Amino acid sequence: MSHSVELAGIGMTFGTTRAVSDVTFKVAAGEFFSILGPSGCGKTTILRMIAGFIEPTEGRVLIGERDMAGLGPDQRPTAMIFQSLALFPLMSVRDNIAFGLEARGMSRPERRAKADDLLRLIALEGYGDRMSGELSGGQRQRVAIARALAVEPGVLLLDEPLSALDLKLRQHMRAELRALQKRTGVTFIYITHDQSEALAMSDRVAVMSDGLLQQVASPRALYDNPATPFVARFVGETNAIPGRIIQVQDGHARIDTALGSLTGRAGHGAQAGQPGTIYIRPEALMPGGTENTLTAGIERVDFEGSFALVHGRFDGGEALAASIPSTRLAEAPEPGSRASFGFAPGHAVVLGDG
Ligand SMILES: Nc1ncnc2c1ncn2[C@@H]1O[C@H](COP(=O)(O)OP(=O)(O)OP(=O)(O)O)[C@@H](O)[C@H]1O
Repeated sequence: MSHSVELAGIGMTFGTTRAVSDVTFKVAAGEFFSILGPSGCGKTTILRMIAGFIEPTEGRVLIGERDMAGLGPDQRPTAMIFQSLALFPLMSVRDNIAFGLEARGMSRPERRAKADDLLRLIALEGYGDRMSGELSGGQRQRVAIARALAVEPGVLLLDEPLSALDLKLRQHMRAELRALQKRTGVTFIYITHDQSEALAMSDRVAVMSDGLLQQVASPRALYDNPATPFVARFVGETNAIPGRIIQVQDGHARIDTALGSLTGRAGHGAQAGQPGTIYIRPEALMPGGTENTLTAGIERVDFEGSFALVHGRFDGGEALAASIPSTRLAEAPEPGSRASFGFAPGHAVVLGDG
């Protein structure tokens, strides 16, 4: 059975380091929930407080509506998977998966049957007798997950489990993990500093910075409607052009910038007369364009396969990043040239700087 996880105003101070401050959110039972943020923002500390390895200095952790205060990791319905896996290389895959079951008093045939069920679940049927040291990185990762699931946790806590894998395998494992989570219905809380990983897999994402919660939202909402300047810059690439907001009307905001007056959707804190910034996604900038036109000096065009990334500087000095689909590569400007780009107001957002 999967459980909900609620953090109510939790904080953690190590000596003089304030690692986490006043974090509140609720993860629904059966949800794939990610915590995203740069290194040192407090992600691992939150996971360790949920698992019971450390007690918060303030606030409460509730799992399945039950207050976990004073309960150690063994008394909580959670299992944790770490960045560096600790599979036993000279033990068979099946024994690795069944490792935690003996301590729970399960007989040998029961353990074997359970491990075989889990092997089917992770699509490694027939691999039970292999030594785990003979598996590929992605296969080992799946075995580690099966081992964690064997003890039937209500909540699985995953600490950057894909970070040691190469890009192709990481992308493949995203889909695998997502499918596995849906099949089992177990609540997953997944921490990562890789925003594309969080966006691709999660039902919802919590974005953290410096121990503070910035926003909790679906991947799409984070991308389209960032609640803070930090989220606008950290989630996805963006072009950020500062200025003064001059008008907010009908859901749109006009902002005066060093590059002229630009219009985008009015986002959080957009108020006429206040300093603000317009954020435009690279894919929203198109060569040419009639409304919202910006001119830039082109420095580099990086061909990435399905698209090309154009780098340069706007006339005001801000960095330009525009992605041009490969089908329109002929329109990409030449390095060293000057080029104009336009964007639709609906594809940019204006936030207050406060
Ligand atoms: N046991 C500890 N003692 C003292 N300070 C700690 C301890 N654990 C974490 N910190 C500090 O708390 C802050 C948050 O650390 P945490 O490991 O939670 O960050 P993170 O977001 O998981 O980073 P990373 O992605 O690098 O793992 C950091 O400043 C870290 O140095």
